[in-house]
Amino acid sequence: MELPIQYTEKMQKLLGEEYPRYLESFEESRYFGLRVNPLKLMPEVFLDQNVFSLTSVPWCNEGFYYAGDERPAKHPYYHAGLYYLQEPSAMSPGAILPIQPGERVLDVCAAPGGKSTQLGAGLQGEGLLVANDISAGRAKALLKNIELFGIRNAVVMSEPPERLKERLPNFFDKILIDAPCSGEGMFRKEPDMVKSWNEEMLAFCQKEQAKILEACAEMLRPGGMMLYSTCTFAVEENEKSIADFLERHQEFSLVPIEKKYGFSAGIGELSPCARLYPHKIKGEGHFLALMQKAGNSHDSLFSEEACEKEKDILPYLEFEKEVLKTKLSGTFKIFGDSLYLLPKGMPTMKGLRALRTGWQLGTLKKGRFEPSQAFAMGLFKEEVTSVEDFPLGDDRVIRYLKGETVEADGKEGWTLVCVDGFPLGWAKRQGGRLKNKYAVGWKWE
Ligand SMILES: C[S@@+](CC[C@H](N)C(=O)[O-])C[C@H]1O[C@@H](n2cnc3c(N)ncnc32)[C@H](O)[C@@H]1O
Repeated sequence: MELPIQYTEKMQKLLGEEYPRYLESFEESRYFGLRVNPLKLMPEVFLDQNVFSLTSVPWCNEGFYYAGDERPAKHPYYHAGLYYLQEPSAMSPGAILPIQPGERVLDVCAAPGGKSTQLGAGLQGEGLLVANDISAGRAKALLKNIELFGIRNAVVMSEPPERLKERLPNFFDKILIDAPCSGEGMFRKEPDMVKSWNEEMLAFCQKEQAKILEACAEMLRPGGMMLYSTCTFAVEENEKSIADFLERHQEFSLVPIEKKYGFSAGIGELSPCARLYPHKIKGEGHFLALMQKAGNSHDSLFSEEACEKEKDILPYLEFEKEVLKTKLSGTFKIFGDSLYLLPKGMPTMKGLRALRTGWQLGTLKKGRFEPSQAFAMGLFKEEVTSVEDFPLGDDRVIRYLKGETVEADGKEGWTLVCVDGFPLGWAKRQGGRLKNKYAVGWKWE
C-alpha cells in the first residue's frame, strides 16, 4: 500500500522503534467481527450453535471474530437481527462506556449504528437511546440497524449537536462521541481512505470535533460520563482535541481506561486514554478517551409527550387483542399516520428532525392498523398468538425474505413469521398461504 510521505513521517515519529511492526501489519490480513445481539440471545448460546467459526474478541463480551471466507450477512439470522457486523476495534467504545438499564444515552455521531446497537442493547429495553447523525442519508442506515436489532426505546435523529443542546441541556447520563476523523486507523481495512487523507482534512476534523465536544459537554448531566473515540492515530484529533477540551472545561476529568488486551496508553499527559494499534491487537486503529463531569444531578427540565386518547388508537387496540398475548403499556403517540410507543421519560422532539421517536408499531389509515417491520423485530415470539416458526433449513425462510408468498396452514390473519423462534417480519395468512408483508426495502437479494 502506498502511504503519503507526510503520513509515514508522522507515524515514524509517533511510533519510534515500533514503526516497522506497524508497517508489517499492512501485510497481514484484516480481522472480521460480529457482535451478538443480547436482546435476542446470549453470546454463549450463539457460540454453541456453531453457525460460524467464532473466537472471542477480548474487549467485548458479545464480540467474535469470524473467518474472512464466511458470509454472515447472507444468513437468515442476520435478517433476524441476531448480530451486527462490526470491525473488532470498533466494539471497544461501546464496551468501555458503562451503560446501565434505565439511563438516558446519546450517541451523537451514530450512523450507520454499530455503536448505537451496542448501547441500545446495553439498556435492555429500559431508558432512552438518542441516536443522532448530522447526515440525513446516513441516518437512514442507522434507523434500519436500530430496527433490525429490535431496540424499542430509541429515538433516531438527524441534527447538528448544537441544535440538540438547546433542547436537552444536562439531560444525558452517558454520551458517546464517535467523532468524524481522518480515519488513519482504517487504512488497512479501507485502502481508499488513504486517497482522501491530507493535512487540511485533519484540521477540518479537529474543528468539527471541538464543536461536537462543546455541545455534548452541555448535554451531559453532572456526574455523567462521556466517551470520545476516533479511528485515527493523529495526535491533533486525539490527545490534542481532548487536552484542549479539558482546558476549556475544568468540570471534566479523565477516567483511566485499563491497558489490557494490548491497548496502549494515550500520549504524554493524556496517558489515561487508550490507543489501539493494529500491530498490537487483532483489530484496526482506534483512540478512546473516557471523561466524567463533576457533580451529581438529575434535574434536567423538559416537557414530556402526552399519551393519545384510547379512542384515537382503537384499531391498534383491536389488533393487540387479536394478535398479541401481552398488553403494551406506555405513551402511545401518533405522528403523521404512524403509531409509536414512546420510551419512558422521552422529551418532546417537536421542531427537531427525527426519523423515529420510539418504537414504531405501525400505521393507522382509514380506521385500520397495519403493523410495521420495526414492530415485528422488537417483539418476542412468546408475545404473539399467531406465529409461523420455520426451522433454519426450511426453504420458505429465504422465500419469505425475498418477498414471496409461502404456503403454511394455520390460523387466518396477521402472523409473525420467525426463523428458529426469532421474528423476521409479518405476513397475513389466508387459505393456507402467507401473504408477504416483509418490508420492501429489506428484501433478500
Ligand atoms: C465514525 S462515523 C460514526 C460511526 C458510528 N458511530 C458507528 O459505530 O457505526 C462518524 C459519523 O459522524 C457524522 N458526523 C460528522 N459531523 C457530525 C456532526 N457535526 N454532528 C453529528 N454527526 C456528525 C458522520 O456523518 C458520520 O456518520
